[in-house]
Amino acid sequence: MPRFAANLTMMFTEVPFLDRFAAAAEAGFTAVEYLFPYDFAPEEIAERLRAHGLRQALFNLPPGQWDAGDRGLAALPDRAEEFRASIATALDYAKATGVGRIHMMSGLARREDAAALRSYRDALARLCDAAGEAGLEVVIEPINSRDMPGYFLNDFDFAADLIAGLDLANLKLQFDIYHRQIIHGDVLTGLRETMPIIGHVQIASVPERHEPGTGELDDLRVLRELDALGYEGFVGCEYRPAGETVAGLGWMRAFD
Ligand SMILES: O=C(O)C(=O)[C@@H](O)CO
Ligand SMILES: [Mg+2]
Repeated sequence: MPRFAANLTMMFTEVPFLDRFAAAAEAGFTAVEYLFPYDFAPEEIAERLRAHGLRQALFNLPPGQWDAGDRGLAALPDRAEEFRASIATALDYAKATGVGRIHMMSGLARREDAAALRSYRDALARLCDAAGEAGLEVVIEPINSRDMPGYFLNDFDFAADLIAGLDLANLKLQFDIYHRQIIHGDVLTGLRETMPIIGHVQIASVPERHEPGTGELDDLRVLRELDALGYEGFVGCEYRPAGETVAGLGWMRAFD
């Protein structure tokens, strides 16, 4: 049975962020993820996790100025200093929350830009080194260009090649089933081929990004295949509920 983590950026938005931990636990989740914890002190987040018996599955490094359009810093050579500072920030939150893996966003850049590629590879090597010392995995996630136009890491084959080429022991793939279906389709084959390098999985329906089982894919079949392949990590429920969050959790009963 998949180990589901509620994505608190997208789910339980009926209540303020810090109250979403309680809401997720009450709904039966034992783990959570979200995009960014940085509006709150590490201790505040840790306290919510402790109080509600939740595990932290994942969060992202600081992405730069999100509201100004930044979507990560790694592939931006002129933001290297900021990127280096973001590692220390993320590691502080990792220590406080006990998370086992952090997601590094690439930023907006062209893959054909040699300086961007060099910056991205250097950033990964630097981050994996620091994260490795802290006992953490680093994951990278291809994101579809419809949701995030101009995003550097926009292809699963490109990501798999980078991971193979860099050969860093704690570098893994974040396989978001929603993005995979939009970018390439062929989801089951993608899972089978990349299972040895997958560090985290996320799911949402395609194309609406709502509850699993409400879109064009047989998401329950995909989740059963993950089990059959021996995946033991978390599956982040990174979807926007079509209505009220708890009312939309019926799809999970297939895994009771
Ligand atoms: O958008 C997604 O998919 C994510 O997993 C985010 O963490 C990155 O934007
Ligand atoms: Mg995702």
